[in-house]
Amino acid sequence: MNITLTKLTKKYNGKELFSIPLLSLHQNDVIHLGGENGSGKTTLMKLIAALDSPSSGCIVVDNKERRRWRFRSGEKGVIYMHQTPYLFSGSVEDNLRYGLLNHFNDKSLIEYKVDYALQVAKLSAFATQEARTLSGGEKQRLALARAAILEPSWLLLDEPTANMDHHSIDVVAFMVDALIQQKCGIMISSHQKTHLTNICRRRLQLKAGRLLEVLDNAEFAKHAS
Ligand SMILES: Nc1ncnc2c1ncn2[C@@H]1O[C@H](COP(=O)(O)OP(=O)(O)OP(=O)(O)O)[C@@H](O)[C@H]1O
Repeated sequence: MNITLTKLTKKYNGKELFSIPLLSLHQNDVIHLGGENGSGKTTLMKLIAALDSPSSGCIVVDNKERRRWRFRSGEKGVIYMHQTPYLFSGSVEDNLRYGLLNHFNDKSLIEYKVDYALQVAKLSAFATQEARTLSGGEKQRLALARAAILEPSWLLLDEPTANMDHHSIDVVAFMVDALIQQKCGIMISSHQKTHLTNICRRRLQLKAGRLLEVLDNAEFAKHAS
Protein backbone atom coordinates (compact mmCIF):
# COMPACT_ATOMS: atom_id res chain seq x y z
CA MET A 1 0.00 0.00 0.00
CA ASN A 2 1.50 3.36 -1.07
CA ILE A 3 0.36 6.48 0.77
CA THR A 4 0.92 10.06 -0.45
CA LEU A 5 0.30 13.17 1.63
CA THR A 6 -0.06 16.40 -0.36
CA LYS A 7 -0.23 19.95 0.98
CA LEU A 8 -1.22 18.53 4.33
CA THR A 9 -1.66 20.80 7.34
CA LYS A 10 -2.83 20.16 10.86
CA LYS A 11 -4.01 22.91 13.17
CA TYR A 12 -5.17 22.79 16.75
CA ASN A 13 -7.18 25.72 18.07
CA GLY A 14 -6.33 27.74 14.94
CA LYS A 15 -2.57 27.29 15.39
CA GLU A 16 -0.66 25.33 12.77
CA LEU A 17 1.21 22.32 14.16
CA PHE A 18 2.80 21.34 10.85
CA SER A 19 2.57 21.75 7.10
CA ILE A 20 3.78 18.99 4.78
CA PRO A 21 3.94 19.89 1.06
CA LEU A 22 4.55 16.29 -0.07
CA LEU A 23 5.33 12.98 1.58
CA SER A 24 5.36 9.68 -0.26
CA LEU A 25 5.33 6.50 1.78
CA HIS A 26 6.19 3.44 -0.24
CA GLN A 27 5.24 -0.09 0.61
CA ASN A 28 8.40 -1.67 2.10
CA ASP A 29 9.58 1.62 3.64
CA VAL A 30 11.08 1.27 7.11
CA ILE A 31 10.99 4.76 8.60
CA HIS A 32 12.21 6.34 11.79
CA LEU A 33 10.13 9.42 12.62
CA GLY A 34 12.02 11.73 14.97
CA GLY A 35 11.22 15.08 16.54
CA GLU A 36 11.05 16.76 19.91
CA ASN A 37 8.17 16.36 22.36
CA GLY A 38 5.12 18.06 20.94
CA SER A 39 6.49 18.31 17.38
CA GLY A 40 3.53 16.29 16.07
CA LYS A 41 4.77 12.71 15.61
CA THR A 42 1.67 11.11 17.13
CA THR A 43 -0.60 13.48 15.21
CA LEU A 44 1.10 12.64 11.91
CA MET A 45 0.84 8.91 12.52
CA LYS A 46 -2.84 9.22 13.38
CA LEU A 47 -3.46 11.15 10.15
CA ILE A 48 -1.72 8.41 8.15
CA ALA A 49 -3.83 5.78 9.92
CA ALA A 50 -7.08 7.73 9.29
CA LEU A 51 -7.66 8.05 13.04
CA ASP A 52 -7.65 11.85 12.69
CA SER A 53 -8.40 14.24 9.83
CA PRO A 54 -6.12 16.96 8.44
CA SER A 55 -7.04 20.64 8.55
CA SER A 56 -6.30 20.86 4.81
CA GLY A 57 -4.66 18.86 2.06
CA CYS A 58 -5.21 15.33 0.90
CA ILE A 59 -4.07 11.78 1.47
CA VAL A 60 -4.00 9.34 -1.43
CA VAL A 61 -3.93 5.62 -0.69
CA ASP A 62 -3.01 3.43 -3.65
CA ASN A 63 -4.05 6.15 -6.14
CA LYS A 64 -7.40 6.72 -4.44
CA GLU A 65 -8.03 9.89 -2.47
CA ARG A 66 -9.12 9.17 1.06
CA ARG A 67 -12.41 10.88 1.77
CA ARG A 68 -13.53 9.16 4.93
CA TRP A 69 -11.80 9.29 8.30
CA ARG A 70 -12.52 6.29 10.45
CA PHE A 71 -11.80 7.73 13.85
CA ARG A 72 -12.12 4.46 15.73
CA SER A 73 -10.94 1.71 13.41
CA GLY A 74 -8.61 3.63 11.10
CA GLU A 75 -7.64 2.80 7.51
CA LYS A 76 -8.01 -0.88 6.73
CA GLY A 77 -4.58 -2.49 6.59
CA VAL A 78 -2.89 0.35 8.51
CA ILE A 79 -2.41 -0.26 12.22
CA TYR A 80 -1.38 2.50 14.61
CA MET A 81 0.03 1.23 17.90
CA HIS A 82 -0.23 3.69 20.77
CA GLN A 83 2.68 4.14 23.17
CA THR A 84 0.47 2.82 26.00
CA PRO A 85 -1.58 0.25 24.11
CA TYR A 86 -5.06 -0.75 25.15
CA LEU A 87 -5.37 -4.43 25.96
CA PHE A 88 -8.67 -6.28 26.18
CA SER A 89 -9.76 -7.90 29.41
CA GLY A 90 -8.92 -11.61 29.35
CA SER A 91 -5.76 -13.61 28.95
CA VAL A 92 -2.74 -12.95 26.77
CA GLU A 93 -3.88 -15.58 24.25
CA ASP A 94 -7.44 -14.15 24.28
CA ASN A 95 -5.96 -10.82 23.21
CA LEU A 96 -4.20 -12.48 20.28
CA ARG A 97 -7.23 -14.55 19.30
CA TYR A 98 -9.69 -11.67 19.40
CA GLY A 99 -8.71 -9.94 16.12
CA LEU A 100 -8.26 -13.23 14.28
CA LEU A 101 -11.84 -14.33 14.93
CA ASN A 102 -13.04 -11.58 12.57
CA HIS A 103 -10.70 -12.75 9.81
CA PHE A 104 -10.55 -16.52 9.89
CA ASN A 105 -13.06 -19.34 10.41
CA ASP A 106 -10.57 -22.17 10.65
CA LYS A 107 -10.05 -22.78 14.39
CA SER A 108 -6.85 -24.79 13.99
CA LEU A 109 -5.35 -22.03 11.82
CA ILE A 110 -6.26 -19.46 14.50
CA GLU A 111 -4.63 -21.55 17.23
CA TYR A 112 -1.53 -22.06 15.08
CA LYS A 113 -1.22 -18.30 14.56
CA VAL A 114 -1.77 -17.57 18.27
CA ASP A 115 0.88 -20.11 19.22
CA TYR A 116 3.35 -18.71 16.69
CA ALA A 117 2.74 -15.13 17.89
CA LEU A 118 3.28 -16.20 21.54
CA GLN A 119 6.60 -17.78 20.59
CA VAL A 120 7.86 -14.85 18.53
CA ALA A 121 6.88 -12.33 21.23
CA LYS A 122 8.49 -14.58 23.88
CA LEU A 123 5.18 -14.70 25.75
CA SER A 124 4.42 -18.44 25.68
CA ALA A 125 4.95 -18.72 29.45
CA PHE A 126 2.28 -16.04 29.98
CA ALA A 127 -0.35 -17.42 27.56
CA THR A 128 -3.11 -17.90 30.14
CA GLN A 129 -2.18 -14.96 32.37
CA GLU A 130 -4.50 -11.93 32.54
CA ALA A 131 -3.10 -9.44 30.01
CA ARG A 132 -3.55 -6.52 32.42
CA THR A 133 -1.12 -8.14 34.88
CA LEU A 134 1.80 -8.16 32.43
CA SER A 135 4.73 -5.81 32.92
CA GLY A 136 4.95 -2.68 30.74
CA GLY A 137 7.45 -4.23 28.32
CA GLU A 138 5.43 -7.47 28.08
CA LYS A 139 2.27 -5.47 27.36
CA GLN A 140 4.05 -3.67 24.51
CA ARG A 141 5.24 -6.99 23.09
CA LEU A 142 1.70 -8.39 23.31
CA ALA A 143 0.24 -5.32 21.57
CA LEU A 144 2.81 -5.64 18.79
CA ALA A 145 2.14 -9.37 18.43
CA ARG A 146 -1.60 -8.68 18.28
CA ALA A 147 -1.05 -6.13 15.51
CA ALA A 148 1.46 -8.29 13.59
CA ILE A 149 -0.83 -11.33 13.60
CA LEU A 150 -3.32 -9.37 11.45
CA GLU A 151 -0.66 -8.99 8.73
CA PRO A 152 -1.11 -5.24 8.15
CA SER A 153 0.20 -3.39 5.09
CA TRP A 154 1.51 -0.65 7.37
CA LEU A 155 2.37 -0.65 11.03
CA LEU A 156 2.86 2.69 12.76
CA LEU A 157 4.60 2.25 16.11
CA ASP A 158 4.43 5.20 18.50
CA GLU A 159 7.39 5.05 20.91
CA PRO A 160 7.24 1.23 20.99
CA THR A 161 10.34 0.79 23.13
CA ALA A 162 9.80 3.51 25.73
CA ASN A 163 10.71 2.05 29.15
CA MET A 164 11.87 -1.24 27.65
CA ASP A 165 14.99 -3.10 28.68
CA HIS A 166 17.48 -4.42 26.11
CA HIS A 167 15.92 -7.88 26.03
CA SER A 168 12.45 -6.53 25.17
CA ILE A 169 13.90 -4.11 22.60
CA ASP A 170 15.70 -7.02 20.91
CA VAL A 171 12.47 -9.09 20.88
CA VAL A 172 10.57 -6.14 19.36
CA ALA A 173 13.34 -5.61 16.79
CA PHE A 174 13.12 -9.30 15.85
CA MET A 175 9.32 -9.04 15.46
CA VAL A 176 9.60 -5.88 13.35
CA ASP A 177 12.25 -7.54 11.22
CA ALA A 178 9.85 -10.43 10.55
CA LEU A 179 7.20 -7.91 9.45
CA ILE A 180 9.72 -6.22 7.14
CA GLN A 181 10.42 -9.62 5.53
CA GLN A 182 6.65 -9.89 4.94
CA LYS A 183 6.80 -6.52 3.08
CA CYS A 184 4.92 -4.60 5.76
CA GLY A 185 5.67 -0.85 5.71
CA ILE A 186 6.95 0.32 9.10
CA MET A 187 7.07 3.75 10.75
CA ILE A 188 8.58 4.04 14.21
CA SER A 189 8.57 7.17 16.34
CA SER A 190 11.26 7.04 18.97
CA HIS A 191 13.46 9.40 20.91
CA GLN A 192 15.98 6.70 21.66
CA LYS A 193 18.48 5.29 19.20
CA THR A 194 18.13 1.54 19.61
CA HIS A 195 18.64 -1.69 17.76
CA LEU A 196 15.12 -1.04 16.46
CA THR A 197 15.73 2.42 15.02
CA ASN A 198 19.02 1.21 13.54
CA ILE A 199 17.12 -1.10 11.19
CA CYS A 200 15.21 1.85 9.73
CA ARG A 201 16.19 2.75 6.17
CA ARG A 202 14.57 6.19 5.99
CA ARG A 203 14.75 8.97 8.55
CA LEU A 204 12.15 11.72 8.85
CA GLN A 205 12.26 14.53 11.36
CA LEU A 206 9.48 16.89 12.43
CA LYS A 207 10.98 20.22 13.35
CA ALA A 208 9.31 23.60 13.82
CA GLY A 209 6.28 22.56 11.78
CA ARG A 210 8.28 21.12 8.88
CA LEU A 211 9.02 17.52 7.94
CA LEU A 212 12.64 16.98 7.00
CA GLU A 213 14.11 13.94 5.29
CA VAL A 214 17.41 13.24 6.99
CA LEU A 215 19.74 11.84 4.42
CA ASP A 216 22.92 10.63 6.00
CA ASN A 217 23.65 8.90 9.29
CA ALA A 218 25.91 11.66 10.64
CA GLU A 219 23.12 14.17 10.09
CA PHE A 220 20.65 11.77 11.70
CA ALA A 221 22.85 11.34 14.80
CA LYS A 222 22.94 15.14 15.16
CA HIS A 223 19.13 15.35 15.14
CA ALA A 224 18.58 12.35 17.40
CA SER A 225 20.98 13.49 20.13
N1 LIG B 1 -6.68 17.06 20.26
C1 LIG B 1 -5.79 18.03 20.47
N2 LIG B 1 -6.20 19.29 20.74
C2 LIG B 1 -5.31 20.29 20.93
N3 LIG B 1 -3.96 20.13 20.86
C3 LIG B 1 -3.52 18.90 20.60
C4 LIG B 1 -4.39 17.79 20.40
N4 LIG B 1 -3.65 16.69 20.13
C5 LIG B 1 -2.36 17.09 20.20
N5 LIG B 1 -2.28 18.41 20.47
C6 LIG B 1 -1.05 19.19 20.60
O1 LIG B 1 -0.29 19.04 19.40
C7 LIG B 1 1.09 18.99 19.71
C8 LIG B 1 1.69 17.75 19.09
O2 LIG B 1 1.24 16.61 19.81
P1 LIG B 1 1.75 15.14 19.44
O3 LIG B 1 1.22 14.23 20.49
O4 LIG B 1 1.41 14.86 18.04
O5 LIG B 1 3.35 15.33 19.59
P2 LIG B 1 4.51 14.25 19.67
O6 LIG B 1 5.60 14.71 18.75
O7 LIG B 1 3.98 12.88 19.42
O8 LIG B 1 4.97 14.41 21.18
P3 LIG B 1 5.68 13.37 22.19
O9 LIG B 1 7.07 13.12 21.67
O10 LIG B 1 5.70 14.13 23.48
O11 LIG B 1 4.84 12.12 22.27
C9 LIG B 1 1.22 19.07 21.22
O12 LIG B 1 1.56 20.38 21.57
C10 LIG B 1 -0.16 18.70 21.72
O13 LIG B 1 -0.47 19.34 22.93
